[in-house]
Amino acid sequence: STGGAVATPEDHDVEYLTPVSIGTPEQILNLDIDTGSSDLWVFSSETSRSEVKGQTLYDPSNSSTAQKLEGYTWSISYGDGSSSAGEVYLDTVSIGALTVSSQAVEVAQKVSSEFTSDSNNDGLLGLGFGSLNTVQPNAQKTFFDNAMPALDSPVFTADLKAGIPGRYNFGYIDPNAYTGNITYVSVDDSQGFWDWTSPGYAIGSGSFENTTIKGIADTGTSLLLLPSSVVSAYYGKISGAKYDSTQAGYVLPCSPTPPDFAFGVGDDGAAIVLPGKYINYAPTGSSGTTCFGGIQGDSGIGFAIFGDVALKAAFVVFDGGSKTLGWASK
Ligand SMILES: COc1ccc(CN)cc1O
Repeated sequence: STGGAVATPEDHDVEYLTPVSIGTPEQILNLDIDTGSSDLWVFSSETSRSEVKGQTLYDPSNSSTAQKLEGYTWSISYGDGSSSAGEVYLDTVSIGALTVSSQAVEVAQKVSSEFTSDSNNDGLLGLGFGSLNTVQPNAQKTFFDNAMPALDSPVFTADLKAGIPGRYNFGYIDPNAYTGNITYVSVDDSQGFWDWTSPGYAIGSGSFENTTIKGIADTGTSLLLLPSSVVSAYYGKISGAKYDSTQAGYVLPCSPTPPDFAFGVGDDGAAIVLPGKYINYAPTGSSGTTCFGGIQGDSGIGFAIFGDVALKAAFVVFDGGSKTLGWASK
């Protein structure tokens, strides 16, 4: 089997939302597919009313295939401090033509303000490794883990794009979605993430800097978070760029377009190039002269995060069979 669906960007590509069908008859929710976590949770009929602002709600009582896991609960918090918690049902979940008949659907009873204010986001669908799932007393499998045995190939691919819809596909690699070769690298799943190591970077037309950058491929994080040495080297090339403590990040003049940023993949010289305009993440004020940087530091996290700013420059294969990541330009 195979499947897939569109991934539509929200403002500034802060996140990408994908229609997911849940229950019988189907209830379609727009979920944030997140390779950095492993819970499938949704806004629901059980979500505290004061914490719902426009989201579509999954109502298990309207699904003939919903089964409550009595006594099961979940509670999750994300790197940005947001959180949610609730109870657990099993139900049928589909992404395009791919269906999992008994998927754990975690219904939110509480969500933090970040989720309440994100009115188009109806929940998250985690595609990290199973060890990160928060369901108690027994952890539940991700949609990918449940689907994998039936997939033509044990993979899913992320083809996110700047400002326009891209796609998540399951079970196959679309040869028309990328250019050149796919370079595969090893993954360390010991922390539950798609954790890999880039050999270094280049700024604009500059020479390649060999420096080990270990980090995770995370569709659920907006920016590219890198070691401070790399970040200061990049912004050091841009007149007017500076660390702004009130914005808690580097800001830069939106014009002229900043230099491209490339990160290495594998030991044969392959690289993914971010066009400089991707680093103009969003204007910081109404004048539009200053932009918040799409590359920021990873201090305090313990690893780099290749979030949407990086991923949207690539076609990425998440290979659950070999536990490798494949990177290609497009
Ligand atoms: C809407 O806000 C969020 C979306 C996705 C994640 C997971 N990385 C955390 C959030 O706070």
